[in-house]
This record gives sequence, structure tokens and C-alpha cells, in this order.
Amino acid sequence: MPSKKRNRKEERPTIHPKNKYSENPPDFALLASLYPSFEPFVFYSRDGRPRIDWTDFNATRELTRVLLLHDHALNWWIPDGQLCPTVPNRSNYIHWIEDLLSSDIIPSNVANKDKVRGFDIGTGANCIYPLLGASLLGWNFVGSDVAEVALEWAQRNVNNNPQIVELIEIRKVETSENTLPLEESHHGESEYSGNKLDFSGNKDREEATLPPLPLDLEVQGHRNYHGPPILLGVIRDGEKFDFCMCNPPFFENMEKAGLNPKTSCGGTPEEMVCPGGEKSFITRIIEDSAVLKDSFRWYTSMIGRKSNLKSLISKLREVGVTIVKTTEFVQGQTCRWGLAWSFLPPVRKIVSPSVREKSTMSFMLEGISRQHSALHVLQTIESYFCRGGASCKLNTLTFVVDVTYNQCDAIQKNEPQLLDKATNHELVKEISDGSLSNNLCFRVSVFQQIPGTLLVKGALQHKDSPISGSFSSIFQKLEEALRGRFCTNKRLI
Ligand SMILES: C[S@@+](CC[C@H](N)C(=O)[O-])C[C@H]1O[C@@H](n2cnc3c(N)ncnc32)[C@H](O)[C@@H]1O
Repeated sequence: MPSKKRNRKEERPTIHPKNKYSENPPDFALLASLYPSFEPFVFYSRDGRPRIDWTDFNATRELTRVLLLHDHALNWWIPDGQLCPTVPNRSNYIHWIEDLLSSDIIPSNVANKDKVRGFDIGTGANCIYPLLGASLLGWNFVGSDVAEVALEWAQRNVNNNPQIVELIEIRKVETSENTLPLEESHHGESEYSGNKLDFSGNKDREEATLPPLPLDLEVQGHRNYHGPPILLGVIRDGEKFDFCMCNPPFFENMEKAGLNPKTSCGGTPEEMVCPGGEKSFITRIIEDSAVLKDSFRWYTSMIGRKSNLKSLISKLREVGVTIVKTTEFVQGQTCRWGLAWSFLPPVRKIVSPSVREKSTMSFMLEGISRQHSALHVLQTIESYFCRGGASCKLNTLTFVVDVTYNQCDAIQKNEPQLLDKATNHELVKEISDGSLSNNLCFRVSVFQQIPGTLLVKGALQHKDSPISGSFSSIFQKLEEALRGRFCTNKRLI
């Protein structure tokens, strides 16, 4: 999985507050004193902090083993080279799903409220999500996989934990002759992520190395998935789930996975690679979900590259989902995105309080010099929003500009002010029935008051849009920009 190099000064979302490690990161010294098998992997840096060598697969595997044992009472192991999960990171995804299930955006499964049932696509030898979900929250799981070694070890990891054995079924995905075999290129030890986790909180930790984006993936965009079935053909007739989750094989081949000498979390080609990379894998999940529809309350997947979010959200629109939610998972130097969607009709619409308060706004521009007419101001408003990525319709007869911001563009351009932040952790996007409601549409009108004074009015057109809460801040920014341009000599726009 790729990671994202982040600017240290940038404000980061934090680890999920329900995560066991949010307040108390793993204490290597304590773990070493309690577990002799972990002790040889711990050393002390000059500042006296206990550390482990993240480039040593045996060290990262032993850390995961003792964390699962110490904090979750789970017996766990994986063979050499298999993908080794970092427990705090994986816990964030589980808690996000917990939030989705407990939110009242879509109806809960009233009949089976106490029996949550999840489907982990590609559970891996480590079987980490079913193990965490079952032990932390008592959830039932089906964990699927195609790889023999994954199926064998996932089952072993379940069987070695009698307290949750009843909750987890490991299901083999049957490959048909029409599917392409997974790539056979073996590079021995490989990196699955460009991440370096440093639980010690030491300031001088190194930034993550971002593996290069596969060039041909970028150029060619989406390639069709030709691998084994993912949901359709694996889910049985009449089966219902509260959610599915997936940490997909992200890369097209092992070369493209990029090798990061700073970490060693294992990961075989079967675990890391699928034809077309994560985009094609998740696109197939979306296509399957459009057939399976209400068999799942929530469909979710992890995404390794933010650049894939936009096209995947467009795909979701195409297939007519009712709700899309995204989140960012951040832990240490690791950054991923979560994408969730549903076909169930939303129970409520998310409208930020500011929308209810302010769907029309206005301001006066005074002291405008003679050479600037109302038409000039109107055209400036149009070009201001066009440059920000909106589409605009100018009417010079009525002195009106109609502005439409597309939500996906806002995400891609990283303009958080256009997105309605429902919690600190997630950006919520609700696409309700109509096609308009996931856009932000407003009308700006310019009125001549007296020479040198204009009134600028803004009126929100679709108040139910989930991102309409951003209207007032956008309008305030317009005011600032126009004042800078026309009322002083500062050229802001
Ligand atoms: C990146 S690993 C994730 C393993 C584990 N869930 C984790 O988070 O560490 C992806 C897994 O998906 C499996 N896989 C690939 N194609 C699959 C398919 N069509 N259905 C189910 N699993 C698949 C691989 O064998 C591999 O175990």
C-alpha cells in the first residue's frame, strides 16, 4: 500500500478517538519486559527512547503478535513474507465502520440490531479485520480470499482463538478459467507500504517515502478488472451483511509497488497486486454492489491513492448510490482514505446548521472608482468562480451569475471549505435522489445603488445539498476579494 508524504506543518486528522492507541501508543519497553520473545527486537536510541528496526520483518511481525496478545487477547501468527498488519492502523478502519453503523443516516437493521455481520474482502493470512472486529466489538465476519496460504493461515488464526471462533467464517473465492492469474513476478521480500510507523512519538522520525505512482496507470486511467470474483459469485443467495470492507491489492505489479528500504511489512504479489491496481479492483466492487444493492447496508473500501477517489466517486454516482462517505485514516506517517457507499434510502439529510441560518447573503461595495462599472464587477465575479473550478452562467441583462461547484472537483482540488465536515474525522457527502443535490449552486446578483456603490447578493439554490454549508464562507471570500479589487488598490483577484 502506498503512503502519502505529508507536510509536517500541515494540520493532520488524528487517530480515531476510540482507537485503543489514541491516548496510549504501544510501550515497547513495557512489552519487552513482559514478552521475552519481543525483547531482542527493542533497542534504545541516544535519547533513551525504546525503538524497533522497522526494516526488520521479524521485528514488525513480533510487535504485531505481542500487541494482539497483550491488548486484544488474540493468538496470532503469519508465515515469513506475508503482509504484516500494523494493529493501530487497522483498528482505525474498524472504528470508522462502527461509526457508520451507529449513525442514523441510513436505517439500521432492526431485526438483527445486536448481531452485526461484516464481509472482509481479501482477509489475508493475517485475518486482521475479522480478528479485531470480533474481539473488539463482537461482530460476525465472513473473510474471503483467493490465495491458498491466506486461507490456510486465516483459518489457523481463527482456530487459535476459541473465544471468537464461532464468529468468523473463512471463505474461499473460487477462481474461474476466465480470470487472469495473479502476477507471478516475485521479488522476494517486498514493501507493501511506504510507511514508517514510529509509536515512540520521537520528533526526529523520518518522513515516509512515497512509492512512485505507476506511470501507465496514471496515463491509461482505469483498466478493467479481470481477476477472480470479489462479491458477486462469492456472496450466497439471500445473504445479508451490515457492511463489507476491503484493504485491496493496490498495485499492478511488484515493480510498481515500489520498494521502501525503510520498512518491512512483507506482502507477497498475491497480496499486493491485481491487474489494473486498486482502481480496477474497487471499480469491480462498485459494479458488484450495483447488482447486490441492499444485500449490504454499507459497502466500504480502503484507498491507497487519493487521486483515485474522484473517479471512484464518479463511478458511484453512475451506478446510482444514495450516499457516499469518505474519511482519511492517519496514524504516524501513514495516510489512507476510506470510501463508503450505500443504496439504502437515507433517513435524514445532512444539512449543516449554517445553511439553515444563511441561504441568502449580501454586501455593499462602496467607493468604486468610475472606470469600474457594475458589468465589470459582474464579469470579475464570473472569472473569480471559474478560476476556482466552478461552472458559471453569466446573464448581462439581469446582472446575474449562476455558479455551480461540483463536489468531486472540490475533493480533487483539495478545497475542504467546500465540504461539509460532519465530524473531525470524516468528510460527509450525501448524494440524495436528484442529480443536483451533490453540487453547490448559488446565484450572485449585482445591483447598482448610487454611483460608486453596488449591492452584491448571493442566494443558495439547493439548500439540501450536503455541501451547502460552505456557501457562507465562499460568499465571504468573494466579498473580501471584490473589496480588495474594487474598493482598495489591492489586486486580490
Ligand atoms: C492487501 S491484502 C489485505 C490483507 C488484509 N486484509 C490486510 O489488511 O492486511 C489483499 C488480499 O486480497 C486477496 N485477494 C485478491 N483478490 C481477491 C479476490 N478477488 N477476492 C478475495 N480476496 C482477494 C489477496 O490474496 C490478499 O490476501
